[in-house]
Amino acid sequence: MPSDAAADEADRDTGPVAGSGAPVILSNEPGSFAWGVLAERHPALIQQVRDAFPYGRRQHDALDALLDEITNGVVEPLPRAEHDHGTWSDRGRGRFGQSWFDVPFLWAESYFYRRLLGAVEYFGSGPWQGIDPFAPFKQAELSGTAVDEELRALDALADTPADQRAATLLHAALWGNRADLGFRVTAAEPTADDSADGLVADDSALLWRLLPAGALAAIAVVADNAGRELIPDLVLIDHLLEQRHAEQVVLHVKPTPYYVSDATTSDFVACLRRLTQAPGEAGRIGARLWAATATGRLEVRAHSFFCAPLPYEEMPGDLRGEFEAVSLTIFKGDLNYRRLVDDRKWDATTPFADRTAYFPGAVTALRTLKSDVVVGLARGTPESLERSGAAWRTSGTHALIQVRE
Ligand SMILES: O=P(O)(O)OC[C@H]1O[C@](O)(CO)[C@@H](O)[C@@H]1O
Repeated sequence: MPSDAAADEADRDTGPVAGSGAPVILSNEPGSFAWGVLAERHPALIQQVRDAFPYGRRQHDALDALLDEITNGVVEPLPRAEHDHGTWSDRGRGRFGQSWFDVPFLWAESYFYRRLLGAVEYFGSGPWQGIDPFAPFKQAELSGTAVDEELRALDALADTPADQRAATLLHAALWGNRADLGFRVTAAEPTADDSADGLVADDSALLWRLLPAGALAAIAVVADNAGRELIPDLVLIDHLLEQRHAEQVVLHVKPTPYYVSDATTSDFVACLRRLTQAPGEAGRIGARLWAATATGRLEVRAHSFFCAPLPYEEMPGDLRGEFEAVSLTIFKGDLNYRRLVDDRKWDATTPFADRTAYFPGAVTALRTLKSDVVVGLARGTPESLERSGAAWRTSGTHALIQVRE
C-alpha cells in the first residue's frame, strides 16, 4: 500500500505546470462521452462491485452514500482519518463542493476510484484491507477460454522470422488494450473485424529504428490493463529481451486497484503464472520472463503517481529520473495517453512531439482510442474519420502508435 508520505512527495515535487491553450475536458455536457462515464458507468460499476462480494452493512451504506454523492451531490473530501487525506486535500483544492460533472473528467474519474476503494474499506485496518474489489472480474477474464486461445496462437509464431514476429507482437500488445473491463461495463466489445484499417497513426518504423537489435537499451513500459492486455505486453517484453532490443525492461504497474482492470503487482504475478503454466511456446515465454525477474532484466515498480489524477507533465522528480534513465518509455492505453498529452480538447493535428516535449526522453504511445482526446493525426484524417459517422474517438475500434524521439 502506498504511504501517505510517498504520495505527498509525489504531489509536492511537481515540475512545470501542465499544458494550456485548449479547454480541459469536463463531464457536464449531457450525451458527451465523459458525461456517460460519470452518469452511467460509475453507477453501474458500484452495482457490479456490490454484487461481487459479501460485503457487510457498513460497506453497503458507504456504497449507497457514494452513489448518491456522484449522482445528486457535490464532491466531498476524504474523511480526516484516511491515510492520504492530506494528499487529496491538496489535489482537490477548488474541486470540493462542486458537482462531479463540473470538475475535470480526468480528476473526477481518478477520485471516484479512490472513493470506491474507501467505501469497500480497502485502505482500512480491518479484514477487508487490501481486498481488490475488481479481482473477480480480472480473474474471470484471465481464466477464460479467450486467453487459452491467445496463448495457443503463440505456437504458430515461434518459427516466424524475428522482424515479422516483432510486428505481430507489437500489434497484439496494441490491440490488447481493447481488453479493458471498465470499458465493458456499458459498451459492447468491438469485434475482431473492427480492427481492420483501424490505425489512425503508425510510427512503428521509427519505434523499431529506436530499438535496433543488439542495442542493449533499458526500456520502461508503463502498463495499463491486466489479463488480456498485460499478457501480450509480457510476450512483447520477452521478445525485446530475447532479440536484444533491450537489456533491461522496467514494468511500471499501479500501486492499488484502479480503473477496474488496471494491472497491479498481484495482476502481474497472476499473468506471469498463467503464462508459465501454459503448454508450448507460452510456457517457454513465461519461464524466460520468470527467470528475467530474478536477474533484474525485468523489474516491476509501482510508483504512487500512477494513481494520481494529474497529467504526466506534473510527475514528481524521482519518477522523472526513472524515465530519464531509460532509452525509451512505452505508455500503454487510453488513460496513460490522456495523462501523457493532457486531457484537453486539443486540435487532433497538434503534433504528438509538441505535446510530449516536456517528457525526459524518447516516448511511445500504444493506445486504442477510448476517450475524446487525440493529437498527432495527419491533416485531413480527423475530417475523413468524422465523415465515416463512426464513434472513432471513443469506441476502441481505432488505435495509434505514436513516437517522439
Ligand atoms: O484501460 P485504458 O485503455 O486506460 O482505458 C481507460 C479508459 O476508460 C475510461 O475510464 C472509460 O472509457 C476512459 O475514461 C479511460 O481513459
